[in-house]
Amino acid sequence: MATQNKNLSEYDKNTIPNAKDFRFGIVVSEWNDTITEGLYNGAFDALVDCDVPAQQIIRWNVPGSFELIYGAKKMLQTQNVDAVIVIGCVIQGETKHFDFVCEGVTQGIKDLNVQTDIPVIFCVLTDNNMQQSIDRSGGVHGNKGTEAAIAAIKMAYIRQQASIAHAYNQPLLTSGALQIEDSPKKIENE
Ligand SMILES: Nc1c(NC[C@H](O)[C@H](O)[C@H](O)CO)[nH]c(=O)[nH]c1=O
Ligand SMILES: CC(=O)[C@@H](O)COP(=O)(O)O
Repeated sequence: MATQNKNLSEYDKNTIPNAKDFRFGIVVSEWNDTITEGLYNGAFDALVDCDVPAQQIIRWNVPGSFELIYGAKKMLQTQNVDAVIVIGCVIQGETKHFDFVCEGVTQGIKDLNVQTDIPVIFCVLTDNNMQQSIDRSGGVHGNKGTEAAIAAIKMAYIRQQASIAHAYNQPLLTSGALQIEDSPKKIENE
């Protein structure tokens, strides 16, 4: 099991870019809300711990994980954000509905990452039972919301640096940093 080798809440602030100027959207599913609230708290707390001002974090709720796709799309279209995190918890029931919801959300969020310029981070638990969800939203395996927040910061930084590199015709270092000495100011969202 992948999480046996990695606690989802662990991160090294020395490896995380400066996030104080970034704005984040978080779209939260209301299905299994005891779990999704725990995931949201993990994400929010991690962003603030990485110096993102609380007023730069926008939260929207949607009914279920399938609606995360539309909610994220409208967040991208209407809000000035540098990354979006979608938070959901899908738990296997008696029927194949689980399979279709999980596949649909996965493909929908993938499509948004392909079709738009803003990174959308996939913080959707797809578990066999509630205990697995508890374990991954602040339990023994940590909090996937924390992991998603760190991923959102890193992807927002890559987007920012790629935009600057494009503007200055400069290659990016593997770390995502520019190769020019005086890193130019952040390119405002086009
Ligand atoms: N069973 C779960 C759902 N089902 C609801 C769908 O996500 C969707 O809201 C509905 O089909 C209407 O479009 N959603 C979850 O997030 N988690 C579940 O376990
Ligand atoms: C993912 C779902 O929608 C599922 O939990 C609903 O439960 P069931 O398959 O028993 O209808």
